[in-house]
Amino acid sequence: MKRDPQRPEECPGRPELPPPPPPSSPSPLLPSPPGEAEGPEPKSVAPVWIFGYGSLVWRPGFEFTSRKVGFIRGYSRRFWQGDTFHRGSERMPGRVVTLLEDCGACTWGVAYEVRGEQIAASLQYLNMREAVLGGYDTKLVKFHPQEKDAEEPILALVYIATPQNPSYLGPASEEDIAAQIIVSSGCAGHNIEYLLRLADFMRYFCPQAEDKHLFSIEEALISILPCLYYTEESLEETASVPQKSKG
Ligand SMILES: N[C@@H](CCC(=O)N[C@@H](CS)C(=O)NCC(=O)O)C(=O)O
Repeated sequence: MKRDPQRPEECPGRPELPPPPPPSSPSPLLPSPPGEAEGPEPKSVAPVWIFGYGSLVWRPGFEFTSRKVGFIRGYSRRFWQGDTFHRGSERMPGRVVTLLEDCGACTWGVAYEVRGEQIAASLQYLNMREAVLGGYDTKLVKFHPQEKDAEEPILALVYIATPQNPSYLGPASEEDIAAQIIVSSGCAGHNIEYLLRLADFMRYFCPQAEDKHLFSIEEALISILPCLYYTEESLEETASVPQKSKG
C-alpha cells in the first residue's frame, strides 16, 4: 500500500470502525477477532474493558463484545520497548510501544469490552502475549470514549512495559528508532508493519489527535525507504520527467 507521508489536513471524514468482517476475510486495519461475539450476550456480572494502544489496536487476537475508540490521560506513547519475539529477535530486537507517564498528555487507542467467558480467555491470552513474551505489566486506567455523548470514563486494564523490565530499551532519536524498525522482524511479522498500521490507525480513526513521536518515526522511516512514498503521478509521468543535467 502506497503511503502519503503528509498527514491529510482534512481527513475525508473519519471512517467508522469497520464492522468486523467474517473470520474468513481479515479487515485491513482492525482485523476481526477470532469471532466477535454474536447472538445473546454472554451471561456475566460486569464486563471488563481492555485498552490497547499498540498492536492491540489492530490485532487484538481475542474475542470481545464491543470496542470503542478513545483515549487515556496522563500518558504518552513511546517506541521504547524492545521486542525479541513478535517483531524482533534476540540478535536484532525490534521496537514496540509502551506508555510513559506524562501528565497533561493523552494516548489514543481502542478499548475492548469483554464479557462472561471472554474475560478469562482474553486475560489468559494477553498474559502470555503481553506479560510473559512481552515484558508488560498491567495497570488500571480511566478510558474516555471519543463519542461526544459519552459521559463517564470507563475503568480499563492496560499493559505497560516499565523501565524495570529486561526488554526495555528507553529513549532514542526518531531516526535511530526508524533504522532499528527497518531491520527487525519476528514471529508476528515485520516491525515496519507494526509502525505503519499504528500510524494508519491514528491517521484515519483519530485524525484530531497529535502524536509527534509516532509520525516523526514514520516520516524518518519513509525518508529512508522512499519506496513507501505516495505519488499521484503515474510511473509513466515520472519516467517522462526530463532528468536534471548532471551539472
Ligand atoms: N500493550 C500495548 C502494546 C502491545 C504490543 O504491541 N505488544 C507487542 C509486543 S509483546 C505485541 O503484542 N505484538 C504483537 C504483534 O506485533 O503483532 C497495546 O496495548 O497495544
